[in-house]
Amino acid sequence: MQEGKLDLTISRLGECRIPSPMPGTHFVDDEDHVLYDNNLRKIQEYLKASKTPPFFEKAGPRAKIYFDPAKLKCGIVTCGGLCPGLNDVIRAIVMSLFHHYGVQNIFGFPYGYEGLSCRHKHVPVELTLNSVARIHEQGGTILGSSRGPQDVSEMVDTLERMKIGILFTIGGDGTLRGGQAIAEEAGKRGLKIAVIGVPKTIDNDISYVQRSFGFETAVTEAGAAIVSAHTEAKGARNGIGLVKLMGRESGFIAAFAALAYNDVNYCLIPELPFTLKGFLEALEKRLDEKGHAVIVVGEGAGQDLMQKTQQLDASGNIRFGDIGSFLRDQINAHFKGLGKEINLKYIDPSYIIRSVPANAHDSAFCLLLGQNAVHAGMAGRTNMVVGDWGGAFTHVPIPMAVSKRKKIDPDGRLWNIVLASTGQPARM
Ligand SMILES: Nc1ncnc2c1ncn2[C@@H]1O[C@H](COP(=O)(O)OP(=O)(O)O)[C@@H](O)[C@H]1O
Ligand SMILES: O=P(O)(O)OC[C@H]1O[C@](O)(COP(=O)(O)O)[C@@H](O)[C@@H]1O
Repeated sequence: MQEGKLDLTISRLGECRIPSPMPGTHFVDDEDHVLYDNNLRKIQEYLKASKTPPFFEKAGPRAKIYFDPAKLKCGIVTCGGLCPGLNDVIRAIVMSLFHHYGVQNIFGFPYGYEGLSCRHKHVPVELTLNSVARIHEQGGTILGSSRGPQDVSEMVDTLERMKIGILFTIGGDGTLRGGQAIAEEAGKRGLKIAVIGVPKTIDNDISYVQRSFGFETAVTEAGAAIVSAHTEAKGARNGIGLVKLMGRESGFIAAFAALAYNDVNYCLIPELPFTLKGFLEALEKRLDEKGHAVIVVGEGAGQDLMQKTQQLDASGNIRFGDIGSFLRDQINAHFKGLGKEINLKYIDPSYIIRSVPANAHDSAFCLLLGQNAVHAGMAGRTNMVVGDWGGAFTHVPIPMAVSKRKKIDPDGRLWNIVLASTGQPARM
């Protein structure tokens, strides 16, 4: 996307046709846009230079649709790590395709992109109003998920063979990259296949998407571990509660959990390196003053302090060293060396925070994400993910969403609020 130019870079599959409008549907005007850089000074700079500030296209139903609902076949796939709300999104897509557009042929591909590859011999499942009616009550995904690369050409062969018109890919940055590869291969073959992403990740690390579904539920679930760590820390002389939370390269879960559950004194995130010496000194000081401490550490934090594992998971993501048990051992050894008795309790809620069903707010969010994904696909958009930006749902081109990982800015407002509310020193 070129800055300063109203260029949505969302390829349209072809000419739209006018559908019979559905009762009660509010159509979005194609000229309705959402600014993606809403910094007032920057906007003024654009306007002074007689340039248009960069926009996202607003999501929502269009007055013209591209696909004929009577002939359309759709596919849904869920990939990567589990995340609260996956079933809500599947349900929302099926319900919206049927109720808003009358689409009846909807298939779920089992176990992520494996389900699209002929070599795994997974059989696509037909998704009906009945089969999805109550799935939002369960965590996980009824379709199953997987990591690991699949041959893009083989995946497109399957879509072509099954005559799928819209593929909904529910996943994180890896899934979006896969979706982009599928959209590009389909485009090269001249196939009319739309690929629409729905942003799933508890890490909340997708660029140009303010909030991914499942993140809020994961933060809420992390609360039980923090409350328990605090209780344990307060219940012992020189008590320390140490909680490790998921968050591979972005510390949003740790930071928001620290803000939501006010008992955290140290929040360690991947974005902000710290020294063991600085951290242990700060901890020592806190124990002297208060007699207890609660530490939350994001799984990707402090990796430079440990030996690199060199291991990758099936999708090529680095397997991190276990910062939780590393810190536990270092803290115990440090205070033992000082001859000071401490009482450290280490809690790793691990998969518990992501395998639960979505909370009410995430559930409602999933419903709207799913519906907007359907509207985008029906209108013929492709190679895009539904975003959430400035209080509006948007269309974000996948290349833009995966251009960089969204991280906490250590000099930004969020991190400064975390520092202020935990009392943690800015640098350790
Ligand atoms: N460039 C790519 N082309 C094709 N498939 C990809 C690409 N990048 C990732 N994938 C696939 O997307 C799936 C999900 O990716 P992963 O990183 O595990 O999860 P997430 O989508 O949650 O980030 C995996 O099967 C992975 O192999
Ligand atoms: O054990 P797994 O399935 O590889 O998952 C671990 C990772 O999954 C996450 O929950 C996020 O996964 P995604 O990137 O797939 O959304 C990370 O926080 C964590 O590092």
